[in-house]
Amino acid sequence: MQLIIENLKKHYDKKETFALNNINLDIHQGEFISILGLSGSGKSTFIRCINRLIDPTEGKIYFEGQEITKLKGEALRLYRRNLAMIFQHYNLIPRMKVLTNVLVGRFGYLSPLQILFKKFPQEDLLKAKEALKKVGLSSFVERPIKTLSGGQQQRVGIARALIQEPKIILGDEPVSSLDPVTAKEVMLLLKEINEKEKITMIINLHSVELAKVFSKRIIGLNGGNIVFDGPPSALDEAEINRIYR
Ligand SMILES: Nc1ncnc2c1ncn2[C@@H]1O[C@H](COP(=O)(O)OP(=O)(O)OP(=O)(O)O)[C@@H](O)[C@H]1O
Repeated sequence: MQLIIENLKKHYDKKETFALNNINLDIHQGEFISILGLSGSGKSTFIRCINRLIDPTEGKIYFEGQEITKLKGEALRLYRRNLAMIFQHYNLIPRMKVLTNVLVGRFGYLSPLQILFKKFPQEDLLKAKEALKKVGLSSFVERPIKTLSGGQQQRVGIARALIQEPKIILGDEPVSSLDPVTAKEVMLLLKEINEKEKITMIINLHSVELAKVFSKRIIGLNGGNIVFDGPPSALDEAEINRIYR
């Protein structure tokens, strides 16, 4: 099992309300999982607990057998190399060119001095160009980010994730800022990467349709609880209502 999540709970303050309440999940390498739920149901909290951007209040997360819930310092840094994030608003550096933005994905492998002086090894430059080829942006290497469309920017975000050589890609609503056609293209790209490279995808989505078309497993959250966990074929009208009630 790649990820085991046991009795995971998160509350942000001293109040009783839990953003996540007793989450138990087993996730295999290579799964494509969409997380659905109303705004505030705990989707972002869930993926931020996995990459330890936030600390769970209770419970344990195991990655490839190692408990990662309490990792600190270097051990946490090494764990985080396994997980790449893609974001709703891409989180790119607009004034920098595409290639430099992709190379940010190698920061977890470089020394502070290499990062400060942008001394990227030749091998990393090749990796960045290869990643841009995979996302269909070979001719955009030198373009400043701010001259790209939203869909193109998200492809740069995906290339940045790929050169990190992650085992899991976590997406926090990666297609919510895109038009429906571009959103489908980006989801298709993620599906192709998932199938070819066996990178696990855990993607927060606001679209039931996209979740059904592109993922193999859907997890529905409501009020921090899992109210659905199954294949798209099992997500009928009644189950959708349980998620969005
Ligand atoms: N930093 C924080 N401090 C306090 N409460 C928070 C914080 N982040 C999230 N919450 C609360 O935790 C709950 C879950 O929020 P979360 O952002 O995980 O939901 P979400 O499903 O990702 O929502 P959205 O779809 O709007 O992004 C909400 O009630 C939210 O108000």
